[in-house]
Amino acid sequence: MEYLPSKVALPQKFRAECQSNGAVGNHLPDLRSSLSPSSSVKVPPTPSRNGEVKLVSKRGMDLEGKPFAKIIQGNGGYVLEDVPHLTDYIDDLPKYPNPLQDNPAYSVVKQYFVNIDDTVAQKIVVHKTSPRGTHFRRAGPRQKVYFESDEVRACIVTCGGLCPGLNTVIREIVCGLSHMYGVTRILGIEGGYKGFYARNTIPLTAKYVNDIHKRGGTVLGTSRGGQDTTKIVDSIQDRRINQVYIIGGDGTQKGASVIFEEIVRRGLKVSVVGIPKTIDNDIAVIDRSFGFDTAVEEAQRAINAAHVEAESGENGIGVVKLMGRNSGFIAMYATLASRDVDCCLIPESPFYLEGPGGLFEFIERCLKEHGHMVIVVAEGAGQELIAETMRSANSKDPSGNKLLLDVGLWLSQKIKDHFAKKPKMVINLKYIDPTYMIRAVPSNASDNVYCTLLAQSAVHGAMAGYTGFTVGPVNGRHAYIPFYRTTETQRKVVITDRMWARLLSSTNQPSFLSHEHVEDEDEDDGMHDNSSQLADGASSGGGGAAENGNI
Ligand SMILES: Nc1ncnc2c1ncn2[C@@H]1O[C@H](COP(=O)(O)OP(=O)(O)OP(=O)(O)O)[C@@H](O)[C@H]1O
Ligand SMILES: O=P(O)(O)OC[C@H]1O[C@](O)(CO)[C@@H](O)[C@@H]1O
Ligand SMILES: [Mg+2]
Repeated sequence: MEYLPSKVALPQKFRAECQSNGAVGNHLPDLRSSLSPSSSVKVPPTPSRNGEVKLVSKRGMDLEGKPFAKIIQGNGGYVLEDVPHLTDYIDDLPKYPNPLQDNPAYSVVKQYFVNIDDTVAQKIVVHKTSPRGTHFRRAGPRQKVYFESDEVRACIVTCGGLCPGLNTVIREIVCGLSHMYGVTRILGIEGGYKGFYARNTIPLTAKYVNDIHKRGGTVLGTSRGGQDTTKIVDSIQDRRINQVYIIGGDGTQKGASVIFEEIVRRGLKVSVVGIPKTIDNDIAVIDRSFGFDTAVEEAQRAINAAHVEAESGENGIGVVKLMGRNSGFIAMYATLASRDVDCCLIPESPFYLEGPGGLFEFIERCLKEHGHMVIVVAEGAGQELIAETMRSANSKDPSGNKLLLDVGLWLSQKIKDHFAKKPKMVINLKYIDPTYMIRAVPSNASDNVYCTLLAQSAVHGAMAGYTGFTVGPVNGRHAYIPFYRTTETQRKVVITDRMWARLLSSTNQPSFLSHEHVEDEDEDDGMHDNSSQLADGASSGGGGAAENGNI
């Protein structure tokens, strides 16, 4: 570990923070002195006193580690994983009173401004001996802002696949900036990341965005691939943009993180804010992503149709394929919501077709008992099985995501082939593929409210000078989360958690895990006994109660 050089000045913000707590000396690095790709500094922890918060580690542009990790420890095992601030790398930035304090709509609200010390706990299920654990900075308006209204030049970009609510987020960023902060210069970047250097921009006003939340898709357009960081930051610099709102999934947040790093490297006063978007709900730490609720609701229509078809034919089988590349949340929640689904197959839970405990045996049992059945399959499920029987092209999309083999068609054919060998059991299989339909719809009421909170939290954070963060709810409270926390892992359904167990008991489907399997797993990972594995999110190592999307 490399310790702090003793003579480097502590950046202003931490100087103030630490001096007020009396916790550490003023010997932390000026970040601009540590912007070389490999530099990394750490402050050796000093013993904590009651109630004291201290900065224990801080890295500059350590590209191999966590860029800009700002870890602050308090007593009782309290850890704040803080987000970067413009003042971390720019000295003497002026700050201004938040214009909201003169706005009659807000000034009457008691405690409208967030206390500077408010943080949100990542884990809320605790024992009396548990350490207080990881916290994130609470989102919301601050008393002081680091931008004057007429100084702000904001831009918004949407990247990756579609998701219900994209237009609502765009609308609410524009309305939040203009109505709350009096910002008039907001640009829409067309067509995703490459739009920064390859496309025109759209001037966005509250009037322009007024009705867009009623439409699916994104008025800005979106794309995959084409992330040239140097060109993007050149374009940001040329256009004198100083707030960048980036709406997208895990890939997009990784892109946002490198844009942020490049901006710091150039010493620009530009806040970079990520707004997590993913229909798959695969972004770590946050409770759930916007549009997920809508997608689950929309999926019900396909499942209902499959059920009606299955019920009406002799030995009817309805197969519905839903989105979920690596994470089966949509399939899991759509199944739990519907009650008409007899079997749900997701990428996280390998299954097999033949033999005792296999899918075919279960289908036969269902048909004998009920005369029909519905199977929901997430698009990423069973990919290894398909690859065994089909030649895998191993192709990727322009962002580098692996293109999936069509599990819906494959599974339907396999079931048909199986029953073709059993002339006494004639089946009637209907395959429904609503994949794009569930993400192309406008967001529902609850997602619209959620999108509004996200957008407003993003705007407040940027105005307050925070940067390099993703905004999102953690245990129901909106928080600012450092980029590295949302990009280092992908959230997945944990099949040893309670939520999957709830699904298994709701559908009564086989777990496809043999007893030896579970025992083997236990042997492999002696850390977990059964009780801890069955706790919500306990074995996920990520987002506490919300890790399985338990919302
Ligand atoms: N590791 C990365 N570093 C920089 N940019 C990236 C990275 N991964 C993806 N991107 C860029 O982010 C954009 C969106 O990525 P991607 O297509 O993977 O979608 P996403 O944001 O993950 O959304 P979703 O998967 O939910 O549709 C693309 O322009 C892609 O080039
Ligand atoms: O939009 P594309 O490139 O067809 O990608 C589809 C993928 O995007 C997602 O909807 C994620 O956004 C996945 O569920 C799906 O596999
Ligand atoms: Mg993605």
